Amino acid sequence: MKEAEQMQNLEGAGAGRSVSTQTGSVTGQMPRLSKVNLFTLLSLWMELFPTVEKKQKLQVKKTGLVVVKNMKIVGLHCSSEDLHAGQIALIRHGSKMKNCDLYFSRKPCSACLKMIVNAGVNRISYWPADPEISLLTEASNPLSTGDAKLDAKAVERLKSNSRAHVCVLLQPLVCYMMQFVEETSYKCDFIQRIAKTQPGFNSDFYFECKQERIKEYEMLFLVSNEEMHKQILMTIGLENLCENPYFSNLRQNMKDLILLLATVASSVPNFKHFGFYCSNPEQINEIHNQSLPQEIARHCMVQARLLAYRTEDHKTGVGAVIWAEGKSKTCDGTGAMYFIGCGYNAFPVGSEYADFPHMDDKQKDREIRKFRYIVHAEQNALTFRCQEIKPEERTMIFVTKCPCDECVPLIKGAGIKQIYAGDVDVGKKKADISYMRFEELEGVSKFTWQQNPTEAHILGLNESETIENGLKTPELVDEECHQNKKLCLGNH
Ligand SMILES: O=c1ccn([C@H]2C[C@H](O)[C@@H](COP(=O)(O)OP(=O)(O)OP(=O)(O)O)O2)c(=O)[nH]1
Repeated sequence: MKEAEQMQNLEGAGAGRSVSTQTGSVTGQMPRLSKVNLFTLLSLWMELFPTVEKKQKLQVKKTGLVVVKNMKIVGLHCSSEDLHAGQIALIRHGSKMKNCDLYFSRKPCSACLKMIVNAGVNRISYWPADPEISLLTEASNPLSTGDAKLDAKAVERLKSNSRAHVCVLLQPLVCYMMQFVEETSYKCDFIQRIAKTQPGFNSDFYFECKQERIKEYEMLFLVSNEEMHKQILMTIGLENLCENPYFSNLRQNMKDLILLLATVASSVPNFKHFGFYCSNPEQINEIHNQSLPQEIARHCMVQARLLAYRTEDHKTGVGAVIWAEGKSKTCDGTGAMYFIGCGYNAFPVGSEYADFPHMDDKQKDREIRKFRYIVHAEQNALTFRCQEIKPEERTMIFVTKCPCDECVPLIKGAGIKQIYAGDVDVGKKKADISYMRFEELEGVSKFTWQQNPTEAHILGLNESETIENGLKTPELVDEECHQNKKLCLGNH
């Protein structure tokens, strides 16, 4: 089969939902990220997982991997110093990988592929740039031994003799998707919290940060020289994609996804003293030691933000991801952390678009409001988790908005120890949904996006202007953020 044909549309296979919710343009709803693109983006993002390990060997590129079973994510991995992503997946999932779909941020090497194929996986999709055993590094090394090319050949041989479908799955973004992601990323709670609490903050910071990310990710995930890219595609068996219009389409799809990733990544930025901190000053010292490094917390929150673009709620997209930290370091590039589950807010599995009401609480008739039907992001993450939550381990949930009163007891009851979240809705009581219990919640550590309270203290913020978590004039901030947080298309 031609590789160009392999960039098929898989949405129908996985979404279990009517088409109208996919496109946005048909019904005027917000656009939605396809599952294939979500998995691909998460694999790229896993390649960027902040690791404390020493650099990888030059020729072997760090690789991100998403393991999917029945269209549900069951593993998020990245290479470690000693092991490739595919090897790690094999160690962690073993024969449970049978019939799984794997999404790699680079074409895996033969050492990984032979084991994965042997485990009976269903499909292996990879990002079509420089493979795991770098051809780019080899091309620029005059002393090269030709091993990368040899490996690429072996991979092709394994591919053609295997039952698994080894292919490139990239889909063009649906209409308005990029605009929507740009708008909602800038207006998301995290950026708006900074904008409203930092007198000197202007949008330039956000856009500069985004430009930097785009450059950085293009360097990493795109082969800048088109001829070189074509050569790589030829070597890895994608010669059918080297002709136009396939080649230019492929590069455009890749650029769009990189731009989307950079945009979402910039929405949880490394800005001054902002991060996920404990709101209760009495607990700061006690809890501080147990909190995650900020860059890891930000990384997981970006995963949750990506998931939110799969929402089925017309207005408010929410994403949640659960990670645990084991007692000792695992073989994964994520250190002791391992993936438990993830989700986004959506109507019950298997329902069709018109089965349930979609209205919000502005609708007078309470019977046709969405709230009694939509399953929350945290609820889906808990329901479809692939690992048990162990009471002796530190399990944490990352949610793009404050967990509501329905979800708070579920999170606590499930044995989750830490919540990383936005707090824009905290203390709000709406007609059908309330956010009162989060503040009162005890026995679970809460880390919300704010300026480091210790730094705020050192910087000498006026006491009368601060609340306990170090934020200024909360009423104004909350109201404006509330206005901005909606995932609606606005004037598109
Ligand atoms: O912990 C939570 C809380 C809410 N949601 C989802 C459920 C629902 O799909 C949406 C509700 O969001 P919100 O409270 O913002 O209500 P809204 O009616 O969408 O917006 P508004 O703030 O204008 O009332 O968010 C979650 O997934 N997890």
